Amino acid sequence: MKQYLELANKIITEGTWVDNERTGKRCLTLINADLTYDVDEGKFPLITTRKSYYKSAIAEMIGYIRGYDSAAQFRQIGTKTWDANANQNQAWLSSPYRKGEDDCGLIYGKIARNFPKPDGGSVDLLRKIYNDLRSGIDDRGEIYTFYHPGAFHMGCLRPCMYSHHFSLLGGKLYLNSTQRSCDVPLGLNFNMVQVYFLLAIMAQITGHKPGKAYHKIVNAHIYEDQLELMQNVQLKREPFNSPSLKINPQIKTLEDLETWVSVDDFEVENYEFHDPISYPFSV
Ligand SMILES: Nc1nc(=O)c2c([nH]1)NC[C@@H]1CN(c3ccc(C(=O)N[C@@H](CCC(=O)O)C(=O)O)cc3)CN21
Ligand SMILES: O=c1ccn([C@H]2C[C@H](O)[C@@H](COP(=O)(O)O)O2)c(=O)[nH]1
Repeated sequence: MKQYLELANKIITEGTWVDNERTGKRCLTLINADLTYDVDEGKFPLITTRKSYYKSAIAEMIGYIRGYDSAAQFRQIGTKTWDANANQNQAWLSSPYRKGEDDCGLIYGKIARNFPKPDGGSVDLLRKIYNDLRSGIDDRGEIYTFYHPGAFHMGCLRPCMYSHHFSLLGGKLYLNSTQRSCDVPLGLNFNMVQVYFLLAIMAQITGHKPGKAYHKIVNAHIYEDQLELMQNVQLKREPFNSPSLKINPQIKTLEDLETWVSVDDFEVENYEFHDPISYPFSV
């Protein structure tokens, strides 16, 4: 939590204004940030200086695990976060690859669960990692990547948090997640939850204790229309202690995650937070 506030503060004090062509807005931008989450200590990195909708963030990650490609599927499991990118992004609306209302195209898990091989066929990256980790194998390449530049024109948005690299060491499971572009007021609020969740749930279904999760961000930014709220509202508030995330212990396999699991299998305990803040969203 403190790390989040320090990053937001650093962007404001040291950031550089950059014009962004895709959104038509300016962003106060900083290159390089490293956040660490103590999954081993159960410290859930949920923002407390405003109300955070962690279930929506978890739903998004469940959709990436399942390989969803439609905003309707994401809505059905509890998040509206893909509505705007699927249905309001001009470049995507005029793409011949868009299959109609709510289609997101080749995004995130849709590509990674069926990653095309240059010599034909495809690989299910998550299944391979899951099978390895369950057998105690870390081949130094347990990487769930969504990054396929050859498919960018077939999806509504390039992946932002695009790589999750798992490692086994001393009986514990670790995660290094990498993000190329980060909307600190809106997206990061979700991404911190997602990195923690992904390590905690993968540890649970592969039978390992979780260690730390390391989150690398390259381009961290605040959009011009979010700056006032961040600077004069959110950063003026005192954070509360981190809550904890309770995960249904009945979730035991990848198949469970792919089939019956819902956001109701996840609850936070001891979550104290300040009033919600509605940050503007840029499509
Ligand atoms: N400009 C931009 N920022 C993002 O963070 C972002 C994108 N685009 N496009 C793809 C996804 C979609 N994400 C989103 C989209 C919306 C919210 C959002 O509106 N959050 C609100 C309310 C959430 C709710 O009620 O469930 C919030 O206050 O956090 C957050 C992340 C993250 N990503
Ligand atoms: O998980 C996510 C997804 C998206 N974002 C933000 C980062 C940027 O503000 C936009 C994506 O725009 P690009 O032009 O493709 O970089 O969405 C995020 O923070 N987290």
